[in-house]
Amino acid sequence: MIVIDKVVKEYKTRKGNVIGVDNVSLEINKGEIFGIVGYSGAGKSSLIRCLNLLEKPTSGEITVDGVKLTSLSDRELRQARQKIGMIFQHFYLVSSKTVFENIAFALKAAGKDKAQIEKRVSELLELVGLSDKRDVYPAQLSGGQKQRVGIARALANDPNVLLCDEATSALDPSTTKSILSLLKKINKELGLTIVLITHEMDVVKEICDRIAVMQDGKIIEEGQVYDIFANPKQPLTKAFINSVLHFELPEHLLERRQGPVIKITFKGSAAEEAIVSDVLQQFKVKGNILHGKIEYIQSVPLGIFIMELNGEKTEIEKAIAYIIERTNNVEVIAHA
Ligand SMILES: Nc1ncnc2c1ncn2[C@@H]1O[C@H](COP(=O)(O)OP(=O)(O)OP(=O)(O)O)[C@@H](O)[C@H]1O
Repeated sequence: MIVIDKVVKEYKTRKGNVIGVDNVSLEINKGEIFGIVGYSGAGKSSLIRCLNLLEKPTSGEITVDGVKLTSLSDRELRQARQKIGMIFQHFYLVSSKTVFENIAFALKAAGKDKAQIEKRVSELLELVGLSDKRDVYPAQLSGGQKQRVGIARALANDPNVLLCDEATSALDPSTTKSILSLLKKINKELGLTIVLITHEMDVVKEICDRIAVMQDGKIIEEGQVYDIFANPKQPLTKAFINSVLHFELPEHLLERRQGPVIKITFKGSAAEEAIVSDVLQQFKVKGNILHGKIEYIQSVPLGIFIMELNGEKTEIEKAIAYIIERTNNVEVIAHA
């Protein structure tokens, strides 16, 4: 659906060249919600803006729905862009125009007549739940309602792809949730491919199928959201996951331990099995639970337990081997 092939985006500044995107290759499948995560300055905006050529890549190719955007003329690109909608953190609505006119603008630009515009705008307002706000001005809307207008405008010309540039970063948590469920609904009902960039792991946890983590212009890790949460590999990814799962233990708690401290991750149905109590029954070890909870990543359970094991060294080794066999996911976070 979207193929990003060795894309580099370099900015020329008075102080020299700055790399925004550093040789990124990525494939995004049709109908998926794909998240690009990273801290400020990682290159997320540069990359997402390359996808519809708002930023022209310095080198590399972008192909959307079989069309190589990087090879199109300006006129062809304008045409192709109608099939790639985009929404923004700060909405960018025209304040002197009503909700209707803001959405109609995208249709007028695509050459639709009055009757077509009237019909389409009504459908879109219905879809985003704003039929009663048709004739009001943006200043009279809440942030969430403004973003709904942004979404309606982005969908006006039936795009196949929706790009979301920090679309919920200016919204409070409950409004964020309602916008994310609207995005999920349009992804399901319209089969739209959604690419979003965010620095919020909560957003990713809520709606993304797959994610890529960016740092210094590069993709450092990529995979299914569940797998990334269950088994993050890079330190930055681990930090992102910890920021939402809150699994940091105070240092002093680890210092006072006598036995090894292990972190067990239970995936899917394993989260609901009594593995910890089985271990304590079968081996001569004592378990001191320091932390534990079950998170649900899009309804699939992910259990994380941190515990200290005390007992004979060989019994502890056998107990750990047993947990590895049952869960395949144990990390010793502090040695005895
Ligand atoms: N127009 C520009 N001119 C010069 N440098 C730029 C420009 N846009 C981005 N950069 C630089 O490219 C790098 C990546 O920036 P980018 O905005 O893509 O990151 P980001 O992850 O989206 O961060 P943020 O969320 O803060 O926007 C940064 O070093 C930034 O300073």
